[in-house]
Amino acid sequence: MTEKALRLGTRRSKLAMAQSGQVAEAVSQVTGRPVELVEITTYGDVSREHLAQIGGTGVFVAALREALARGEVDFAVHSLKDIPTTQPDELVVAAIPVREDPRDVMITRDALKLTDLPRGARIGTGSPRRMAQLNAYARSHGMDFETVPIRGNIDTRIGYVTKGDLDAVVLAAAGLNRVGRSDEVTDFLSVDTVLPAPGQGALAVETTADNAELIAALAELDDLFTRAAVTAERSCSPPSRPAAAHPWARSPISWPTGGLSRKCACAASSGRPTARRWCSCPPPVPYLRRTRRRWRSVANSPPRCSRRARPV
Ligand SMILES: NCc1[nH]cc(CCC(=O)O)c1CC(=O)O
Repeated sequence: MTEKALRLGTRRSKLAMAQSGQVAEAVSQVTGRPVELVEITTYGDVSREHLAQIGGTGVFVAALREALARGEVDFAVHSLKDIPTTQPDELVVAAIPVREDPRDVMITRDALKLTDLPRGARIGTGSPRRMAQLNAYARSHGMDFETVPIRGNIDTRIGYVTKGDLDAVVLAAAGLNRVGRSDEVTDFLSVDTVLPAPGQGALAVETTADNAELIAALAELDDLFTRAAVTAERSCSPPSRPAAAHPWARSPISWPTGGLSRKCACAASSGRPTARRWCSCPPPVPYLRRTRRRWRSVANSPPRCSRRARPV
């Protein structure tokens, strides 16, 4: 007799289905049980409002969490950057699997790079973080382009460029990789130009705190380095707001040789003022000998900024 299937709650978008399908396969392997996808529509999927207005409340995750709490699904897969930084007591992020490419990328007409865009170019993005940093980049490099607020799934956003409505769109490399469209990228944006959102490229596999058996099974999918890195990144976000919804960006790029070194940026969407600073955690040396628990405490420690924020 086959064991009862585990129910995985997922959003319906092509990207969500792709990432949930990948997690479903891995969970099925570690548990030996079939995994069935349960499609759930979230407010973020149906609302046409701008992300800057609605993004602060976890609009992409609330309905999934409600389904978990009601026992309609056994676990859920979220994009980590979409979940608020305060964790409800009754839910546990049991696994953060190995992260995809955290960078933002551009898809432009005529395969142009960001630096080659003509004066007055129109760049589509609904993310306040991307707008702010692109506008700051334009100001400091004497460039002139306009950021245009757009929303929609990957196909819709790329469509703005292929149909000729916009000169460029900015998306996450991770999402494009997951749906197999990374060959359309025309420029991988350096993290010095646009810092990714905290947790970008990582997934969070969440279940209920009382499901000890499933928590233990899901722990096998957890990647220690990804968990430490994203925890450090998220410690910079204002509490309870998902990383994708505000202009803070933070990325722990330089490790594993020293401590965790984090860079963060904050900007108004006009592009000014922008503060960037480097922050560092106490160096966990020799980190490889430290226990999992010790690493978590390092990742959770508040950032110590080595320099005062300075405008760029
Ligand atoms: N807020 C939307 C969102 N949430 C997660 C991703 C994909 C990237 C990821 O998995 O971090 C995207 C789309 C985008 O930023 O282009």
